[in-house]
Amino acid sequence: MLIVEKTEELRGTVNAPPSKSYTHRAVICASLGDGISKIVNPLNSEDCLSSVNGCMSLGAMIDIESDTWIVEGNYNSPKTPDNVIDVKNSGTTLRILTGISSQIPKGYAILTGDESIRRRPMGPLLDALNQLGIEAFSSKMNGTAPVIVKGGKIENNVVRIRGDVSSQFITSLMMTLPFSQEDSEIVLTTPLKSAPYLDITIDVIERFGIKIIKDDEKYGKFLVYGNQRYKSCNYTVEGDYSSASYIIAAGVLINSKIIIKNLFKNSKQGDRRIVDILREMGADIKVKENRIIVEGPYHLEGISIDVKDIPDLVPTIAILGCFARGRTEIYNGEHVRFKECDRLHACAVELRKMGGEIREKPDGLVIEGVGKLKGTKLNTYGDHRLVMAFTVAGLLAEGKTVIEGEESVKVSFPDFISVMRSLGANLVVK
Ligand SMILES: O=C(O)C1=C[C@@H](OP(=O)(O)O)[C@@H](O)[C@H](O)C1
Ligand SMILES: C=C(OP(=O)(O)O)C(=O)O
Repeated sequence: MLIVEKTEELRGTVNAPPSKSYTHRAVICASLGDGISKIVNPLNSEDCLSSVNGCMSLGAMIDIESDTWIVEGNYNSPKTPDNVIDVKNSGTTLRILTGISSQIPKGYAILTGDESIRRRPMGPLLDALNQLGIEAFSSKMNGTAPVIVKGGKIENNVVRIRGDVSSQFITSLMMTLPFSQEDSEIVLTTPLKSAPYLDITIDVIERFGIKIIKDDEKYGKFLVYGNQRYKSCNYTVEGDYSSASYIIAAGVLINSKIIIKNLFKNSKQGDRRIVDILREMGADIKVKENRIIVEGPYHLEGISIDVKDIPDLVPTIAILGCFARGRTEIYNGEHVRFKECDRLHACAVELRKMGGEIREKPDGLVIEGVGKLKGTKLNTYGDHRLVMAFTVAGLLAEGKTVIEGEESVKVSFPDFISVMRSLGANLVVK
């Protein structure tokens, strides 16, 4: 367990950890590539290593060195895995590799993961693959993993899929359809959530030689050219705004001077919005070309926040709301319930234990700023983002906060505790 105590000051310069979303995509594209790729500054976290393992099962050779991964691709010919692919806790790996597995030459690929992953939705992606003539189904016939995918040729060239459950389904189709002989169209039947992640997908696959056209600005339709080949490429991963959001939030609420390096002003990451959200709440965060400077504390004002495109920021925003003056409203976040756990419910239940005033709505949270929280024991439901967000709450709370399940930070930010301690946070692992 992690013991968090009130912290009066945070100071120092740190590197943002490498982006999880970019690392997944870069290693998967490199694994399909036609030669050797180098991934520089990859995120060595458990989720990204799930993608590494899955890609190796599909025939890539990957040499893991601490700050570079050397990948020899399978030359656009994924092989039939020898064993089931265990993605552990990684939704991104499960979704993308389910699509890619349809391109094995014979037999079946079976993908599964931990208890949380086996509850997360897969139905719309399985249905989309079925529309393309691919046999793909849930072993329990309930739209969740384990999923079984038969290698086969893509036969149709229009696929219709809802956009409001997970953008990762669309990413998976975007990365799989280049294998089709024909050009394909992906048509969304409901408005897209988490749209910036598709821009990240397009950004990375283009670097590996794959072309996709966004047919309209509203993300309603995508054209994927057929008969394309992934090329090898050397790729450097930028820093992660979602992971940095915990450091930024702590810096804004506590007396601080923190410089976070390797975060780029023009990043395509949707979670870059944390800076604008905080500015709107009253904090003056400095954004340079490749780093962010936070000098707290600030008095924050509650605001209304549409989280349609930024689901991973919800736990961070929930904490900020508790310390802001007035009401903070989070809306358009139905999809936040389909993550490692139901994050809307978990934030409401756990922050109430600290004295927070939070009401759960079907699509979000209404948080009345109480200005202070009290330390207590918190459950994190095996969810890395809850550990990190609750740590920020604990740094401000009166008395000791005991966070259970802190080991889940290895999923996305393995050095979280040491980075926070290097800034002066009072954290002890027991
Ligand atoms: O594609 C990605 O890298 C991700 C997409 C988002 O999921 P959804 O598209 O399911 O909202 C996000 O929550 C997840 O952490 C990473
Ligand atoms: C939801 C997340 O990731 P994934 O979907 O890859 O499990 C996350 O990192 O918050």
